[in-house]
Amino acid sequence: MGDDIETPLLKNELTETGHHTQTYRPRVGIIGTGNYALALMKRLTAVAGCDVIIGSRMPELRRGTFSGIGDCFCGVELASIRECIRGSDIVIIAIHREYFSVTLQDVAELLAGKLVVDVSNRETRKVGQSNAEYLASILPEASVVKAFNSVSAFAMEDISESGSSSAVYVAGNDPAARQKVIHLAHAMGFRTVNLGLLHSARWMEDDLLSVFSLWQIPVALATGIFLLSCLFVAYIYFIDRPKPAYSWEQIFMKVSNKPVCMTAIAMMALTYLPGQLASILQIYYGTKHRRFPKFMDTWLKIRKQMGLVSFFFVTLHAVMSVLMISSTYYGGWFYKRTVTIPANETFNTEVVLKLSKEWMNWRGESVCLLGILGFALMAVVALTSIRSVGDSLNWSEWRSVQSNLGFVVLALSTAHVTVMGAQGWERRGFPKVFRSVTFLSVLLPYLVLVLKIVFSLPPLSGYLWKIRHGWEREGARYGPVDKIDKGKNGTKKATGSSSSDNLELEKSRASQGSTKGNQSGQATVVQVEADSQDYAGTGQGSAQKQCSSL
Ligand SMILES: NC(=O)C1=CN([C@@H]2O[C@H](COP(=O)(O)OP(=O)(O)OC[C@H]3O[C@@H](n4cnc5c(N)ncnc54)[C@H](OP(=O)(O)O)[C@@H]3O)[C@@H](O)[C@H]2O)C=CC1
Ligand SMILES: [Fe+3]
Repeated sequence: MGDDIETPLLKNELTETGHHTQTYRPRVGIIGTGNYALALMKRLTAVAGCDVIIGSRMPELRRGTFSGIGDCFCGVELASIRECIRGSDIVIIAIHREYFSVTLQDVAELLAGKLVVDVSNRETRKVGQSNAEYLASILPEASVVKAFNSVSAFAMEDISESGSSSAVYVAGNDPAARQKVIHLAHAMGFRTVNLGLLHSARWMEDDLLSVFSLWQIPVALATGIFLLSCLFVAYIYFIDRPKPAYSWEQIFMKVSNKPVCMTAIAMMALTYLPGQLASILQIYYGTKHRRFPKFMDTWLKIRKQMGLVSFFFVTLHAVMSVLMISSTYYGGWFYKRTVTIPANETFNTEVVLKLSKEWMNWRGESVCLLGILGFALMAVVALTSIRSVGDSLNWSEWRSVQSNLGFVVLALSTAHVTVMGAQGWERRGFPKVFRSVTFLSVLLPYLVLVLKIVFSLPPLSGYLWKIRHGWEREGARYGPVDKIDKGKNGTKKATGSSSSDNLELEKSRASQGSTKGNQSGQATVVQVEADSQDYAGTGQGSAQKQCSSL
């Protein structure tokens, strides 16, 4: 957390045991009397033990809102904005951005030299200036620090452990001011992440506007694959035949289970494919110090979500299949019992009826076993993607589960589909085999598995190991050096997947995180390829490496 600066407002206190402790108890002014101001006030008084002055444009009118609060929360005062600023060491601006200028311009001179905390969020993403930078432009003489914006009013008020679990990100140009806010946040019961300069406020504000950002591509991809599979299944079973293969009544389960299965296994293969593509690129580049193309960076980063989307489809497929297991739905899995009815007066020939028995044959049993094993192990992989579960494993244990066990799951699932469909593939022959659901489903998984085997065996395994430990081939392909463009507004914009500012941010986030997750708890890659810590490139690659492999 960097800056080790003495904080003048640390107060020496004598504990019951006679020891001196240092507590940070500044007098905090809060401008605004809304939900967030109220929540901040409660935590500041109840947890941090600070004296609080609430500053309102209309203190008299707001007295009703705060009536009784003074009794429950000692040390709370309601005053005018001017009195609030004069009487406090730190001023928190708990008003909306639109009112910064109108409300604060008259008191700008009073705020000169003060530590001002901006907690505001924005409604929509904007390029350029953050709210905090805007506030700093209105109050050029104040030390503006951005903090607390990621904590909701609800969590701020909730002084239990769960309310205090959010991280408070802190950014500000003045290290001493930043450090004071960090102390204050600690005193309020939060853990903090020091994001450095005020410029980071752009990310702090933007990040909260992203809704399921890492899930968008996996969900869209799975939906696309599912729809295409539906079209394919509809074509081969209903359109391209003189008579449909199934009645319309089987559309709900028997038929729709096929695209579900295709989507599940395709997503599983796509989760592990980028790891193999990364190996190909590293061999081609002959160095690990080259940034991957942007799409690869993104793909590597969303593997956890891809894996979990696949798990959703696998679960769906498992439940649907189990409900349908019967000799009627899966005829090929069960023994055929032949019953011979002897000739009689009505029929003068023997009639042979083929009836299904309840016992499964080896195909049925092995398909089920492979499916059950794959599903159960995939559940283990998915479980360890939950941060609290993953945190109970050390790095190598976690990596083994996510990578090695993940590949075992892919192999079991591929075997499950292969055993299920192989007989049919033989019967159809080339090129009709391409009309088989099972055959098409296993093409991509086989490619991924073959690549995995090839890269795990000598000589390529050794070659990759060397590259990932820093060795570089003579004449390695470093690629174009990242250009730094001057954006229209004069800000620097890197042409690669991130700017250096983001890099600083990512690094900071990663370094503040647990061993396997970053602070936002999002970018942790679950289905991590064994070698993901080596997916380094320069720039964002390194940050990506940290985020995805930590
Ligand atoms: N609510 C939440 O969960 C969170 C809110 N925030 C941020 O905290 C800030 C405050 O949010 P919140 O408390 O919910 O908002 P509210 O609308 O509940 O309160 C805003 C307060 O701003 C004060 N104010 C000062 N000047 C003006 C003005 N010109 N016009 C209108 N009101 C003014 C008002 O107090 P008075 O009339 O007494 O002067 C009012 O009570 C926002 O920037 C928000 O983004 C951040 C994280 C979470
Ligand atoms: Fe299946």
